[in-house]
Amino acid sequence: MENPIVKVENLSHRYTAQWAIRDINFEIRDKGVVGLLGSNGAGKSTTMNIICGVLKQTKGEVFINGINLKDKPVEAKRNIGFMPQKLPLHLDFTVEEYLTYCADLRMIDKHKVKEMVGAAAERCGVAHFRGRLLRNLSGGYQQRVGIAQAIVHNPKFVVLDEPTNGLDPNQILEVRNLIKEISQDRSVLLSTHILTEVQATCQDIKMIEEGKIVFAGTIEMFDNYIEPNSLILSLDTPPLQDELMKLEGVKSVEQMASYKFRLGYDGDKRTAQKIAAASVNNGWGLMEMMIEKSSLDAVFASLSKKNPN
Ligand SMILES: Nc1ncnc2c1ncn2[C@@H]1O[C@H](COP(=O)(O)OP(=O)(O)OP(=O)(O)O)[C@@H](O)[C@H]1O
Repeated sequence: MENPIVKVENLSHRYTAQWAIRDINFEIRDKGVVGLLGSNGAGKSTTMNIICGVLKQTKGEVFINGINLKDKPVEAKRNIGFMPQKLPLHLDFTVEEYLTYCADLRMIDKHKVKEMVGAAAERCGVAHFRGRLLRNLSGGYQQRVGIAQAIVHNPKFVVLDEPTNGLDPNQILEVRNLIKEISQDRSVLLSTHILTEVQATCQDIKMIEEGKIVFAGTIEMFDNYIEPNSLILSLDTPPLQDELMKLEGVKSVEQMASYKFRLGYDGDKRTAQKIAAASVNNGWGLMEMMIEKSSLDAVFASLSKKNPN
């Protein structure tokens, strides 16, 4: 079987006596966007910095495309692109000068620099600004240049730290689309605090709390992490509230409008089915029944409180 693009084994790091991250294990597949979530101080930056080869871990291993980052850092880093939260832009460079400078740092073959800079600029939608000084670009376009420098050497794995920070809503949409676009043929690890961003961009999620992984799975699994236990019921000719309360498995009834109720129930699917059947059999005129799912914020809050030890 092919190597996963990233494999992290028992990764641990301490800056002082306290462990910042402890025994982290995960793999990242070769395409798509993975969201890295966690509260402030959870260990996201520490993990990302180690995976990008910016910080050397206290213990454990990181393999990038099967190459041990600690043993062969130069070779491993050819596969990695990184856009830190604070963009490392030289504002007095033009877009082309800056990307060329980054291509040199990435040790791209001299004959290929122009072509690869052109391709990255084109892909990130900044080619028409190639002669413009970075300081004269809007925040959204500076962010695009930040992404272009991360992919200039065509790495298989890109790490983006809070890529939409400080952008306006239109710029956010554009950058999200760009991230999705570049993840078509590479893997992107995206750190963010914004859960709508995760929902809009990521297929997979890793969540860290107190230096440990508390969740690793698909966005659907994250979304369904909390079993629903309430539903909204709209009835054309509703019975008295007491009648609804008597239904098997129903724990609470809240009237939201003359025809609309929120029913707390035991979470059993069969209870929901029985509520639907009772509404039909009793002629209550069932118009709508909708299971209420927990929001991503509620899932995040619940996982944050989970004891990772
Ligand atoms: N250079 C450092 N020296 C000492 N402790 C540090 C250092 N950097 C981070 N830490 C500690 O390590 C832990 C993990 O921090 P880290 O920055 O990785 O978290 P984070 O999830 O990225 O947080 P944030 O979302 O606030 O950026 C925290 O307890 C933090 O205080």
